[in-house]
Amino acid sequence: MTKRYGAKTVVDQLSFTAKPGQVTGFLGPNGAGKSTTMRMIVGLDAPTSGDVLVNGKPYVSSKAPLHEIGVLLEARAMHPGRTAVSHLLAIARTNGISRSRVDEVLGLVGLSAAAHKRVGAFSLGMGQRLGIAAALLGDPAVVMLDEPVNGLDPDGVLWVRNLLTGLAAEGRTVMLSSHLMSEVSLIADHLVIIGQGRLLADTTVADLMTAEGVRVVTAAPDELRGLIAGPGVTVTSTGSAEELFVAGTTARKIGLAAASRGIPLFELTPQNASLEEAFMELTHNAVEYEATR
Ligand SMILES: Nc1ncnc2c1ncn2[C@@H]1O[C@H](COP(=O)(O)OP(=O)(O)OP(=O)(O)O)[C@@H](O)[C@H]1O
Repeated sequence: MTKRYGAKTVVDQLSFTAKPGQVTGFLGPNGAGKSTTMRMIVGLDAPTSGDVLVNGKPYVSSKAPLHEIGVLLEARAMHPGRTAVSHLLAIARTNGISRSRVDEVLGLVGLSAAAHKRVGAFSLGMGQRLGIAAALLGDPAVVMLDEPVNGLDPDGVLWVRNLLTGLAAEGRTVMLSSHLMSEVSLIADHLVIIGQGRLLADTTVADLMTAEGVRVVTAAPDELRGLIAGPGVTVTSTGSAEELFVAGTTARKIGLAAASRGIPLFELTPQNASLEEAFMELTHNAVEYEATR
């Protein structure tokens, strides 16, 4: 899909699939176009070009939309004077959902005791839980949440994680957005990373964390270099006499090669980029608002 507002392209030929049975983390810096994409998924915004399908159909053609996809877009979009129960009942009635299901989802999100409290008095975390309860009302096959862990404490993040991985394990398609890699990597398997509306990576947490290289300190750098060099393996001297930086192979293979010739190794250290670093590396050209130092 592409979405333009006037001259500005907010979503730029973005294409990806969130699959059943897994949690897809939708990541990007502030202003990357995540909310716009999510709004287009449920037909609240129309793409300038391209289209989006939910369970194989355009969402707006759905006859029972809350059963197709449950969404949390604006966590605080609730009437502050209503109780949690009346908020959920109002939504349930639009889709013929029973009162008993309202009680059920309140239990699912841990809000049974606060069911008759006014929403205006809810904490941030309670508001998020109520928003998630609304998303689950129709027992949907797809659950899509915009920044569900925003402002939650570590307990809340853990709760969202268990809930979402549980929903995915039941075979549902789960998608959540965040601008924080650290949060999403705890919850999602599949990562879709965007910057300035463009797809930067469609990957997994494991792949994003693959080793960048191995730092080796050895008594015989030249001999070791000759031994491990080969197609796809690059060996660089770091400037320190005994140190090499090796990319394209594993610490295990380097260790075995050195042992086979009796070459002493003093250090053998895989250097992983942290997820946060990998994310910043991917998105640093795509940050919309940058403070000048
Ligand atoms: N109705 C609109 N009219 C004009 N520009 C808009 C409109 N809605 C969003 N934008 C712009 O589109 C860009 C993407 O916004 P969007 O809210 O989708 O980003 P986001 O990735 O969800 O960001 P955040 O993490 O800050 O919520 C921003 O530059 C925003 O100003």
